[in-house]
Amino acid sequence: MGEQADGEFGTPVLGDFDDPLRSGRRCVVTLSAREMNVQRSGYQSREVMQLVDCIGCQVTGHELSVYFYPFGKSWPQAGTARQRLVLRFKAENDEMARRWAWMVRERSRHELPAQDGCRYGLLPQPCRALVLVNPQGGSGQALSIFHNQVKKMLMEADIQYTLLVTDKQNHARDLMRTAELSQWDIVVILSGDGLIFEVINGLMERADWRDAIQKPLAILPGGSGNALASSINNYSRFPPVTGNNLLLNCTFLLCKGLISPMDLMSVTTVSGHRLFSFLSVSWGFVSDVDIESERLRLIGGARFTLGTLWRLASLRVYRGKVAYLPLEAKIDSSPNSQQFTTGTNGPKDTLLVPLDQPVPSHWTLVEEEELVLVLGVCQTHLGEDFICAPAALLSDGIIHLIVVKAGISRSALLSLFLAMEKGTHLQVQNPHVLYIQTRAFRLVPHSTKGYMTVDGERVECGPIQAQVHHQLGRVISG
Ligand SMILES: Nc1ncnc2c1ncn2[C@@H]1O[C@H](COP(=O)(O)OP(=O)(O)OP(=O)(O)O)[C@@H](O)[C@H]1O
Repeated sequence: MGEQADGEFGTPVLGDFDDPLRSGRRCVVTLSAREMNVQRSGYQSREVMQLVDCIGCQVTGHELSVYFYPFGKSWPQAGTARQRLVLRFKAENDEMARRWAWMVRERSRHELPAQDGCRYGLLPQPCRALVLVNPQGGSGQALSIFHNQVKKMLMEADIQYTLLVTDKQNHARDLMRTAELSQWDIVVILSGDGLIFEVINGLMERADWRDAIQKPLAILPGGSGNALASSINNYSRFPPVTGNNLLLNCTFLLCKGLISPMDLMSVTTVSGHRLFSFLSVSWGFVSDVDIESERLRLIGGARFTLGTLWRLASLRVYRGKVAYLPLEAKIDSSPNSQQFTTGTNGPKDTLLVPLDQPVPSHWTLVEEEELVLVLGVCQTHLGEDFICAPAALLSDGIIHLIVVKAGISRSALLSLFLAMEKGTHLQVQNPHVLYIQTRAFRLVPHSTKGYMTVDGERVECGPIQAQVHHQLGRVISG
C-alpha cells in the first residue's frame, strides 16, 4: 500500500488501499479535482464518483468512509432521487486515512465566483449549526424526520448541531431576537414557511439587524407548503420533487454549504406595522385558500388542492386598488429623495411613501377594481406543486406581481391553477390575468373583511405596501 501525491490542489493523487469488505484485495484510488476513481483488484471496470455528489468523509482508525449522494435509479421516475452510496477504504495508517479525508473534503467543496453582482460564500468546516424543529409543522413529523433522516447526513458532513424543538408560536422569533448568534455558523429551519418567517423577523428586530440577517439560513422542508424549500430546489436545477426527495435534496445542499444572497420584501400594514417577507403578500383567492385550509394541516400539501376546489365552487370577488412602480422607472437615490421607514430597524424603504399619502405620480395604477386575487411573490414556488412565478430567482431584485381580475370564468381559473403545477400558467394569454415585474407595490382593499397574508401568516386586512430589498438575507442554495 502507499500513495503518490504531489500535494498540489487539483492535481490527481493516487492511493493504494486495502478493500475492507474483501479481505486481501486492494483498491487503487485516484482523486482528481472533480472525480474519485476506484479500481478494485479482481474487477475490470472502475467506479467513478463525482465529487460534486460527495458530502464528506469520516475516519475510524485506518478506515476511511466517503459519502456520496448522486441522483440514481428510483421509482417511478428514474434519475430524480438521490441515493446514498458509501465507499470504504483501509489505509496503511491513520495518518494516511486522515490526509485523504482532508483532500476529499477540500476537493468536494465548490466555491462559486461572484456572478451578476451576487457574492457567494461557503460554510466553514467543521460547522456549528442551530437546528430549529417545529414539532407541529405539516403533519407533525418534523422531529422524527430529523432523527431518522437528517441527523445522519449532518454527521457525515461534519456539521455539529444544537437541536432546539420549538414549544409554541413565536418561540423561534424570540430566540432569534435575543440569542448570541456568534455561537452558530448557520441556523437550520426544519419546518414549514411559518417558522422561516419567524426567524427572519426575529433577526430583523435586533439592534444589530444588519449583521444578524446575514447569518446564513438553511431550509429543510417539514411543513405543509414548503414554498422556499421547493423554490431553492428549483434554483439549484434539481428535478422537481416533493416529500422525502425534496428533504434529501435540501439536506444535501446544507451539507455542501454554498451560501447565496436572498432578496427580502419589507411590508408595511395599515397600522404601520413593518414585517420582512421572503415569499409573498397575498389577498383574495390564494390567502383565502391558505387560511381556510389550515384546519386540514394534517393532510399535508393536499390541503391546498382541496381548499382550491372548495373556493372555486363558491368564487368570491374582492374590491380594491393596486398600484406599482414600473420596473423601468428611474430610482432617485439622492439624499434628498423621499425615504420612508416605519420602525427603527431595517433598511429604509426608499421607494415608498407613507400609506396615508397617494402613491408617487410615476407609479402605474391597475384600472380594474373588481379582483379575484392579488399576489406579490419573491420566489418561484408557493407550495411543493405550486409554481407561481417561474421566472423568479433568489436575488433578482424583483417582486413578481400577479393580479387576476373579476370576470374570469371558473373553468379558466381552474385551468390557471392546474397549469401552476408545471408553472406554464403565464404562457396562456388571458385578458383577466396580469403579470407584472416590479420593485414596489401598494394594495388598498375597499373593505377590511377578508384575509390578507404575508408569507402565509395572517395580517390585518387593509391598505398594505411592499418594496424589495435586494440581497438583504442569505440562504443555503445550490
Ligand atoms: N411547538 C409549537 N406549537 C404550536 N405552534 C408552533 C410550535 N412551533 C412553532 N409553531 C408555529 O406553527 C406555525 C406553523 O408552522 P410552519 O409554517 O412551520 O408549518 P406549516 O404551517 O405546516 O407549513 P407551511 O407554512 O409550509 O404551510 C408557525 O406559525 C409557528 O409559529
